[in-house]
Amino acid sequence: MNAMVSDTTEVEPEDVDDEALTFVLSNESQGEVARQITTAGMATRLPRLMREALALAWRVDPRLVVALLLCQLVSAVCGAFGLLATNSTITALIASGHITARLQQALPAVAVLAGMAGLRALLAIAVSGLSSRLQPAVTRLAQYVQLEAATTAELAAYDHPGFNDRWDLAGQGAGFVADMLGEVQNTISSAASLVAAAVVLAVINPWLLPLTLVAAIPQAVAAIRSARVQYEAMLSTRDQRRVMNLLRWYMGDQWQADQIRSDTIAPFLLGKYSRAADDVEQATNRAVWRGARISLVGSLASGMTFGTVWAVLALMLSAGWIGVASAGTAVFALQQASRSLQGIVGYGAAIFKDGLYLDHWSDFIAECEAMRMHRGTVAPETPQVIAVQKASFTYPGKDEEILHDVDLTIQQGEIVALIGENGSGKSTLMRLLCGLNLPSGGQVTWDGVDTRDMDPLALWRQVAVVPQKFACWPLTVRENIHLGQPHSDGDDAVWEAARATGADEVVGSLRSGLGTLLAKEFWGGKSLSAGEWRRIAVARAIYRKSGLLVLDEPTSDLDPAAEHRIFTQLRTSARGRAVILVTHNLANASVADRIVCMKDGRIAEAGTFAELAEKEGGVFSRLWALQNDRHIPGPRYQR
Ligand SMILES: Nc1ncnc2c1ncn2[C@@H]1O[C@H](COP(=O)(O)OP(=O)(O)OP(=O)(O)O)[C@@H](O)[C@H]1O
Repeated sequence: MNAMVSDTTEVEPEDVDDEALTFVLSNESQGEVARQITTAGMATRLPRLMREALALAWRVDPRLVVALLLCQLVSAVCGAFGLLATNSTITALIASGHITARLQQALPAVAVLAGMAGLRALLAIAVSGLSSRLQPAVTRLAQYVQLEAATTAELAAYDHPGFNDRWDLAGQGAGFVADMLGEVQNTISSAASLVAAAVVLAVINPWLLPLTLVAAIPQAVAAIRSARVQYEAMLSTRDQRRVMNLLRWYMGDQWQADQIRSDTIAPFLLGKYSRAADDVEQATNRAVWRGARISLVGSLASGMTFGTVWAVLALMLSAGWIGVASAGTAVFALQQASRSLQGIVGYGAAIFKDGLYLDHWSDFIAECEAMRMHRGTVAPETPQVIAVQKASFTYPGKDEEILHDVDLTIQQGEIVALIGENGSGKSTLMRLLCGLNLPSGGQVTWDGVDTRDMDPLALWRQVAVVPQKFACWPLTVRENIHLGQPHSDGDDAVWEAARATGADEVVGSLRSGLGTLLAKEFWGGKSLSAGEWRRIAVARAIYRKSGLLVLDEPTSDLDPAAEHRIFTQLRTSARGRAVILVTHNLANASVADRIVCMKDGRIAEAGTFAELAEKEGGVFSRLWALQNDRHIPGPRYQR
């Protein structure tokens, strides 16, 4: 056996006490929400949730909401008239006299009964049609509001712990809005129907109404307890379900697909997935059994309480407190009241459950709202001087300051290279220069104006950035370069930018030239290699008529020819703008007029390439020496 190869016998991964994935959701404790699932808690939360769902629907189309509510109201009134007509029908039918005469007498009431039933059926169709129009529109609005809230928040919002998780949950919440609206509408319909039955019961005998309400209590309590059990199970398995989602995403994504195979990591990941799924399954099963037991007890108790109401009704009839016709009508009214109460409790519990998701949505919107960009209104021109003065920066939710007292000035037409070890703060400083983040202390100014006082969109129109991880939009090549902001000279400027980076060679080989869709193959597009994408991304920055061009490792995926082309073009690109080049390839920094070296969030030194390379004990000279510590090897392989 080769002595250099260590023992590779596979063992089971140890169950060490490492950190586990945890998901930071909102500030509000989810346990606190679960505790609110009590009858009193529901009584206060339910109206608020219903108001929120209706408010969203109102924003979509107030006329539709009014029409829906009117339909429910008219339907309830029809129900009440129907019940009263039942009373008249029974009275006519049990009166003394010949059956034909009695039938004739009952005819008008029967006609009212049939008319009301027909009208209610028509109204139900209208309600269903109106809801079908309203529900998708409400989902669309909720999703739009979420997208708008996220894109108009400060970039720093994304650095808040758990932001992405809350984004996901808010998306799920937006998906539940339509369901909730349906449930709200059914609750209102049940409530209207209950009111109609209650009015009739109160007319027959005032005691019947409170009795019916009391009879519904066991069922209501059981429904609330069951909702609580389900929600607690959902909470207790929340992290496991998120782990499952995450693993599903990682295992299905093309980016990792090759490594899943070459690293033979699939069994390990599948094991993690199965363990999380087992936990979820066990907790869900326990909740299902507990829920079933609660429902069974609730149904038994409810059977007994409603049985008591029927017994009271029979007693009233035998004691002569109510007539036969009224007793018959009361039977119908009681059935309607009981169905309506069941509806209110059932739909109310569903609103409560879906409302927990809607809360994720509204919390997220509120969080973004609190982080909305409230800056000034100054629209900058192409800057002559960009200055960083005593700037410091701390990421939200973190204690550690990342940048400390940074001072830096960049002139128009100047190329400044930012270099430094990993984590020294180069990308963070770059984001402050662009106004993507605002400094926690000190200031960044463009021609003397603080970036805090500028209109952010106007500022970013003056900025072109190629970040390390740039976006590969599923758009055509042309759109990927002009980003939906084409210049008036059409494709000429697009081609010019493409030529500056070698993207023109990529476009030349594509089936529809600039019009080729750059999306993954399974979306019907053309997949590009990493380096080909990089050429497009740099071309898009050169295309922008910006006063500040920022290139963060712009050539990391490029072959030497493409890299050479970009760097020889950079001086031309720098005309009339300031250029920041963030790079670890120190040879490329030679293109810069000035090199700024960062260390531990501070500017350690600055100067020309020659000055820094020769500086004894300097950061740059040390890194430069390390980067050049390679020799072209002679033959090494010996038999
Ligand atoms: N979104 C973030 N939230 C919290 N901390 C962050 C975030 N982004 C970066 N950091 C931290 O800030 C420090 C500086 O990161 P930055 O990306 O600016 O370094 P860099 O010099 O560009 O590194 P590299 O050369 O590796 O790209 C790092 O310690 C990093 O952990």
